[in-house]
Amino acid sequence: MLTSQQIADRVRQLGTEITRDYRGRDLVIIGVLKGAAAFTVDLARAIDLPVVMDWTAVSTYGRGSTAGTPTLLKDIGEELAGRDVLVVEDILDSGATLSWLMARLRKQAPASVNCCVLLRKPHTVAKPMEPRYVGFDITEHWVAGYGIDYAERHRNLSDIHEVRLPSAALTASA
Ligand SMILES: O=P(O)(O)OC[C@H]1O[C@H](OP(=O)(O)OP(=O)(O)O)[C@H](O)[C@@H]1O
Ligand code: HPA
Repeated sequence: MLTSQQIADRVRQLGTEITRDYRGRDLVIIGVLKGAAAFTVDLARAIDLPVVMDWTAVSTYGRGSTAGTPTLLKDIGEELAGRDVLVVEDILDSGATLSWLMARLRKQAPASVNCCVLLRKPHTVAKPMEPRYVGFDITEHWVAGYGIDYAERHRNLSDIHEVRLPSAALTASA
């Protein structure tokens, strides 16, 4: 669906935009594990600023393709009060994960909290979320690769692929 070259080109553009927007600010980038690991590292290298990187781990889908309640598996270590925070996510699907995480981070009173998502499914977003940066808008189909999984597999693929879900899983995620 998206080749590694297309992804790399878009990541470079996003890095240039973020560099321009955050010059002179105290930027903390928070990558959301596991799905955003590859994207966060590539994006950070495309940003020409002395950023601080931190990580959180949140699980909403477990091993399947049906959303549950977001669960915090690993918290950040940085203090965010008064700083500019950019959450980096692989995919915005229902919006459950990002809306939950952003609300949690805002409690630390950062100067600003924005997010950068590589993929957005505009037709499935249930929570009103306006990411400041979006790599690609895609259809509602399940995707995997470039850090993104199907049942914990395929994160190591360089390209992003559409996954044909078994019909039971399709029904469950519809
Ligand atoms: O917009 P939503 O419907 O909340 O879906 C997006 C979230 O789902 C996936 O995470 P998952 O829970 O599968 O954990 P993972 O990052 O470890 O794969 C993905 O990485 C996002 O964090
Ligand atoms: O399409 C997807 N692929 C992998 N993980 C996901 N989490 C929400 N949507 C997706």
